[in-house]
Amino acid sequence: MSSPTWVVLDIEGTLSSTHQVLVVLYDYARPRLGPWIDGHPDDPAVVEAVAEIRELAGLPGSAGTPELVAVLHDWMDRDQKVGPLKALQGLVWQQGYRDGDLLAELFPDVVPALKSWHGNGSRLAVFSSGSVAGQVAFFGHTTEGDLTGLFEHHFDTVNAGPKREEASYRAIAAVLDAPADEIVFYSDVPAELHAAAAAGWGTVGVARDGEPYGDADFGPHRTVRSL
Ligand SMILES: CSCCC(=O)C(=O)COP(=O)(O)O
Ligand SMILES: [Mg+2]
Repeated sequence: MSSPTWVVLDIEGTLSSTHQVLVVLYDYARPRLGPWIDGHPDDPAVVEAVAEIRELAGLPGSAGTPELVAVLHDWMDRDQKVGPLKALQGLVWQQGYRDGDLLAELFPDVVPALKSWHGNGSRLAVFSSGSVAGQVAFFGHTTEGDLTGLFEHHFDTVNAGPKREEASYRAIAAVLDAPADEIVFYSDVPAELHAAAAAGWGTVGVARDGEPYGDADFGPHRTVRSL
């Protein structure tokens, strides 16, 4: 089989462990979200996120930072990948990577695979629920160095759309300016692969030992246990 033109990759469960995201990164963000909101009242990204939290949670305009943070923590506890949460987490993580508090860990097979694909002429992009700012900071500060040069595009639920909707994959294909059958998506979540396949993309399920979807039913999707 010849290499696809584009390889598009999910992060959590595919390139990096669920523990790395839901424990390491979430625990880092949890106590810092409130101070971040209070410390950046004029940042348009924060203003927008706060307005969205109020709207989505039905909070009154009088609700202060503690109420906003309670909503954010509840979303995190239930792993709801909600836009304003991902935006604020991304800003906190960006600072954490910049300050040297955080260092991203990838599964051991990931960097060799990325470099091999890249070296063979495939073009790489990321599609994750994590915000683009968070993604770029993550790949810029890994235990194996700055990997940002490997990726030509980063997509999230803001610039592409929800990961379980076909329209998001059509939107990404339009930006990549590539026919659907020249794009392959790697993810640990079958519902995301179903949406990509509905858009005509090639799909690969990544069923890693010890990960939440390690024993999932990937149905028609080609499945691997590592990259
Ligand atoms: C710094 S990237 C963090 C990734 C993240 O926040 C996340 O929710 C991962 O979701 P994915 O869509 O990659 O499974
Ligand atoms: Mg995932």
